[in-house]
Amino acid sequence: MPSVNVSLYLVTERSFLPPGKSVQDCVREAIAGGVSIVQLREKTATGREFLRLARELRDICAAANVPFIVNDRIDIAMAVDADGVHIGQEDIPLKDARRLLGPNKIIGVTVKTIEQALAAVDGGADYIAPGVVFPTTTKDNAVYLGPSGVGEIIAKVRQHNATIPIVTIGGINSENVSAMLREVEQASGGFKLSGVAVVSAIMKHQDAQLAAHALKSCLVDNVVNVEGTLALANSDLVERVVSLLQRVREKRPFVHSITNNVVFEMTANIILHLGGSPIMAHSIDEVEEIGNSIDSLILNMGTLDKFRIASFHKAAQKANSRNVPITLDPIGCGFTSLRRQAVAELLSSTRISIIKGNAGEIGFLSGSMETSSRGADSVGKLTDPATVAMTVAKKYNTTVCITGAVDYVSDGTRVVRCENGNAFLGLLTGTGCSTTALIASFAGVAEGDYLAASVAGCTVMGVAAEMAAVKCGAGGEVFGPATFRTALFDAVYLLTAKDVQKYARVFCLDDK
Ligand SMILES: Nc1ncnc2c1ncn2[C@@H]1O[C@H](COP(=O)(O)OP(=O)(O)OP(=O)(O)O)[C@@H](O)[C@H]1O
Ligand SMILES: Cc1ncsc1CCO
Repeated sequence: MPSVNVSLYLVTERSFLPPGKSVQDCVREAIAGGVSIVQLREKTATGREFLRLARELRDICAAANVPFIVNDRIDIAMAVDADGVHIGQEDIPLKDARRLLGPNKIIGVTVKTIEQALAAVDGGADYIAPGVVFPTTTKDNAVYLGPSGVGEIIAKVRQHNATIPIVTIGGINSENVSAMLREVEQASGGFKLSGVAVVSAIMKHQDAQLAAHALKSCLVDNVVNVEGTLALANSDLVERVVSLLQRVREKRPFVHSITNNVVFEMTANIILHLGGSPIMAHSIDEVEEIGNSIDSLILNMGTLDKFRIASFHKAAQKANSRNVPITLDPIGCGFTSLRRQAVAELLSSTRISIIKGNAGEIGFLSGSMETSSRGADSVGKLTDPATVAMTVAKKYNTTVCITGAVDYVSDGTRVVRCENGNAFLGLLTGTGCSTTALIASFAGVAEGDYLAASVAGCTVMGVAAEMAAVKCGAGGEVFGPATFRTALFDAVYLLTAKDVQKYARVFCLDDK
């Protein structure tokens, strides 16, 4: 079982929700705000209600690549194929839970004493939760440990096991979290918690995304992600995105798209709204001439035919001769023989700066059998997208971006994980092509730093989507994918450096 990221752990409690708000919406927003793991806790629901809710939350979490845990009910966890369960000292014992769930599911255990903590570690728990740290309304009669009690447990556990994630719970909110984390670290002799679990601090908020984000920003430097990386956005990368955004708006890069018929208008507008200057043209009779003055070229294989392929080659030759960056969107490149042949020829005869595809497309280029394409859509899941991105980047000597609920960018040496986004993006055709258009606009001003350009494209799309999604729900103006699209394009236009600094979640995976 890979180490689980418990840095910001949401435990649900429906009674805290503001009137009219669903737990599903709250969880979606909380994930957009940076929650890294979600636990469904239901004390009053019938078995059937519990099951239905578990199934819905599992899907929401799976779409965002966030582990979904069920409190106490192993039967429900098994029925919905949750990522794991969380058990307390009065629930089914760890040994039995493990026997039922097998080795590949996450089991977390609440512990109140050092003895219970060590027993859980020895018994094979995937994380432990010493608590409660402060008095809380969700657990009326719980004895609270205080930061010093939690720190003592951490100290003993770390002598015994260096890596098991340790997360604490109980009355934590954005006001007390920073001081609590420091006190725990002091009391443990210098060991940091791996994360904090919260209930009301997110559930009771009208804007769960902002509540989660506020908590997450308090974790920076105070929480260790046991995978070895700090649980914080890489600030150098965020600043690079900010400076690329400013440069696009100052320099207005001229971006030539040879793209598909579905996204013509969308592509031109997203480039314009970001601050670039678009030209949409695919006739073989003019692409070379257009190439004299462009700053960036997009080759998008969406609606492919022999004429477009010929134009790709002519435009690419010109771009290569002027060192103009080319961004390739190899839509459905494994789907038909026309596409397979076209992508192979392009990659062997031209220098492509960036390849941006979904898991099906980049999986095909890597030779993976885990994914495939159904037309423009991706089917299946890559178990290790970071390594696939790196492999394809090395293979074609380029920068690769794999989009999905989480995006991965690699230049063959480094891998960056871009976490921003919203599930609405998956419901709107052409958002991948729009991300490509953003990336290409940034590439036009990036002076060769195509890793940063790709991270900027993914991050701008993701942050804009999160800002647009805030307008969903009661009193909002986003009702579905169509109104979301309008809000998304406005959000790209309105996006400020401050928004990027506040919301960007980009992580350099140094150990890759
Ligand atoms: N479930 C999701 N949650 C958050 N963001 C998402 C989700 N699905 C996609 N995205 C984002 O949406 C954008 C498009 O990614 P996607 O992988 O859907 O591209 P695509 O399949 O090439 O799209 P298309 O072919 O429709 O243009 C990316 O910026 C990605 O980060
Ligand atoms: C749906 C579709 N088919 C070819 S291109 C395209 C748009 C998204 O890539």
